[in-house]
Amino acid sequence: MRIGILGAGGVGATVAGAIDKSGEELILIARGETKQKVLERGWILESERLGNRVIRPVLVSDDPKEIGVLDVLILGCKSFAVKEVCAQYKDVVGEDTLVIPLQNGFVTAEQAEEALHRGVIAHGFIYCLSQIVEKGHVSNVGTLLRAGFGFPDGRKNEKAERLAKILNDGGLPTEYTPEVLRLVWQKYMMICGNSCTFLYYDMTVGGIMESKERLDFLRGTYDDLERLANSVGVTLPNGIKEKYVEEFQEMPPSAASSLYRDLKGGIVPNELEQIIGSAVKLADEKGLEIPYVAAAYEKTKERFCK
Ligand SMILES: NC(=O)C1=CN([C@@H]2O[C@H](COP(=O)(O)OP(=O)(O)OC[C@H]3O[C@@H](n4cnc5c(N)ncnc54)[C@H](OP(=O)(O)O)[C@@H]3O)[C@@H](O)[C@H]2O)C=CC1
Ligand SMILES: CC(C)(CO)C(=O)C(=O)O
Repeated sequence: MRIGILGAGGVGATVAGAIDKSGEELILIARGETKQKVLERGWILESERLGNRVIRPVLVSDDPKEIGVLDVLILGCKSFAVKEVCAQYKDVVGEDTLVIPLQNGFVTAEQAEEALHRGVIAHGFIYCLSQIVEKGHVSNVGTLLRAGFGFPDGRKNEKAERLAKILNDGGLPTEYTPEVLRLVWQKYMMICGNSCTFLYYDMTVGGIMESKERLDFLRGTYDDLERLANSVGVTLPNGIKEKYVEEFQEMPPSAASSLYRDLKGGIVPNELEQIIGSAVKLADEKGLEIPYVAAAYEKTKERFCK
């Protein structure tokens, strides 16, 4: 299959590390300095789980004409870029191209659908800890590594089945599942709830754990987000909130989410709107109160976005 990955960053390189072993035709959509670096010395991935490797895509390009129509397009850019990249690379998506967004949050599949108007758009997610060391060079650390994608209507798609097998065989445990929306929302509840709590108190895990009130705030964000998931017809598993509170407390004291780190570091653009703003907007549309998430959103804008 002609598999395109858009974005040579943390997620893109991690997925590429698993595809690399398959011998499938891997195409990297990258631009500017990143494109240049990968062309010169390959796409470098250091990974405990996937191995250290220099990936050599058959093509590295930012020209839709040169890329041509792909069988699969994996979106590995940040969520704020999804609309723009889909418009930019529309022509690499044909009627049957399988498009898989892997961003955090619940908004990007819909955004890809709106921007592309074609292709077969799945919902997707990934758990990993990966970051750019320098352009074209990514480090993936730890053992957290799993992904999933699928269609909530449970339709069969041959390319999706093949891709899941390729990724599994390549060392990235991947589910192709009709339960994908539940899994996307489950991850979203954790990442959004944790981010809201770090941002509201301007503290990492250690500080939050010092006080019952702060841990109760975390629980409050999970309650908000579970009700929001319910409002779009998604039911989260029993006991998931307490499991996430326990996992939160097992993290190292200095740990936080990438959104908190980005806002703290003054990085613009960042994923605040896609990760927290999107919940506030959806709650508004549904006439739902999500007081903890809304308070965190307001405080974050006041504290970090002035
Ligand atoms: N990193 C992680 O471990 C995890 C991240 N996520 C989520 O996955 C998403 C991606 O995050 P992450 O991989 O960290 O992001 P990175 O910033 O590491 O990578 C994004 C990549 O997209 C590229 N890109 C953006 N726009 C374009 C374009 N128009 N053409 C070509 N390339 C483009 C960037 O290239 P350039 O350098 O040229 O800007 C960059 O290489 C986010 O939603 C994040 O929340 C989810 C789970 C884990
Ligand atoms: C949950 C985690 C750390 C890993 O997937 C993540 O998605 C992030 O920080 O962006």
